[in-house]
Amino acid sequence: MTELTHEDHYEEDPSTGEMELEDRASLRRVAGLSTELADVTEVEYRQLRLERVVLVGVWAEGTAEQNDASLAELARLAETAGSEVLEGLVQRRVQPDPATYIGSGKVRELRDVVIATGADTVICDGELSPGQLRQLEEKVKVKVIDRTALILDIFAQHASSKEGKAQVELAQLQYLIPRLRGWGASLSRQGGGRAGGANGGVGLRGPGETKLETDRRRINKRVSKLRREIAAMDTIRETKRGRRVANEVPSVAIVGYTNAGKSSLLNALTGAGVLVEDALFATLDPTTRRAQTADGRTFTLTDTVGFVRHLPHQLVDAFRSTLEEAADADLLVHVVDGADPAPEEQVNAVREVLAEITRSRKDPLPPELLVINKADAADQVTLARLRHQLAGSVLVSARTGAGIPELAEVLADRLPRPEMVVEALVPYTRGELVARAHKDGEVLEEEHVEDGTRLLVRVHPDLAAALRRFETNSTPR
Ligand SMILES: Nc1nc2c(ncn2[C@@H]2O[C@H](COP(=O)(O)OP(=O)(O)OP(=O)(O)O)[C@@H](O)[C@H]2O)c(=O)[nH]1
Ligand SMILES: [Mg+2]
Repeated sequence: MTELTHEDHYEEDPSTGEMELEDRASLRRVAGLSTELADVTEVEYRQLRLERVVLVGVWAEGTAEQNDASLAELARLAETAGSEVLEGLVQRRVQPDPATYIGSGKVRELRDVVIATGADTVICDGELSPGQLRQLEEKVKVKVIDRTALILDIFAQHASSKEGKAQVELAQLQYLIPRLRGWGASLSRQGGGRAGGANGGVGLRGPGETKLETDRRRINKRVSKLRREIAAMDTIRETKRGRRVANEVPSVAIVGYTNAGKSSLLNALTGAGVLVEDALFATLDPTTRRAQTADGRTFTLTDTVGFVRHLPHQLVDAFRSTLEEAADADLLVHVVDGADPAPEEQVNAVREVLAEITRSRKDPLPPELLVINKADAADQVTLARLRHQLAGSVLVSARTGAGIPELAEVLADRLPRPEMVVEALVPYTRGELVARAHKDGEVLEEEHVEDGTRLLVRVHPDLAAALRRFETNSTPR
């Protein structure tokens, strides 16, 4: 029977510890309080402290169910960002309107809904061009944002480590830069004597042309600085990782769609108290825990940022180093929410993001172990279909613990094993070597004899070297 036991916290910086659930919820509430804006970058993002929102989608492809699911997910994202969803509208169109995303008739209807519900923000289910955002905003006369900005906003609210914050800010600035240009164009038209003057409505009361130039320069400077900082933090991570590799501790990365139950699974496997929340993107900072198999082999388990359909590419870029850490693991545990209406789409979305990360790398992705979670809540038909489609997957419930021992066994089995088998007689004065053999190797036989401990052990070369002088027999296998 294989059992994973929770050891100590591993390479945790206490200052980057995860925020308590309560703190985070309260953070969401107070987010609406806005102070004097110190920086143009804050203009865009403070205003995203959304309150009452109307959602709008364009149904250009896919089935009705898929489109409903997409809008339902947008609603969950909006709620995660702290807003109240009042209404959702979808327009069936061959493609989004190049000027206003939805067609002009629908824009009028949207305006009516906004007035009737008292909404202060419209969220579009896609990535809009700067021009679309501006024109739609002019017509509905409330703040309009897109899915990308919404996701960036959630990440900004959740990031707690220094690195996470820097990554999110970089992504936000990259999103902002082209939109700044959009404002610039609109402002110069206004400068050219068009009616309306400076009153372009919410979001258009941007800085003047000169200020815009300074802002752009300032933003570019900030982008370079963030890039440098992130690169430096990346080096630290590399060093840590290097240490782990040198110790030859196998690593497992838990990846999956947001809210699939990755953190719950980490907790179920190790007993760690990682934040679990019924919210999207509860986890932004990867957490690593040390765990052990029943036969005493140590490995690390890392919880990662969740993925989502259309994850903004700015975020993929900014989180690349974090995500690459997952790509460097010995094994990927891909968690799928079996209770979701369309788990296969989640699987595809996750694989797309993984593919995007690996495109620029020469190493292929580590082997993947699919884990279907929430077995307790999923319906039997879906589960039967999934098990059939996702061959080799393991079915668990992180909540009830069902299937966890079996998963632990599969994990232990799939972890890379030390490659040397050594037989040694270790004197009792060198007890630390026996301890190391248990911790880093796989003890096949152990016997206490008069002169010491006789070991038959599977170990990595460095430990094999340490055992060499006590060796009685050795074979590489
Ligand atoms: N019914 C049921 N709910 C579960 C199970 N595992 C997790 N959940 C719930 O699913 C929600 C999300 O769980 P998390 O562990 O935070 O999911 P995550 O994948 O880490 O999510 P993010 O970090 O936000 O991407 C929480 O409300 C959990 O209680 C399960 O096996 N069964
Ligand atoms: Mg999580």
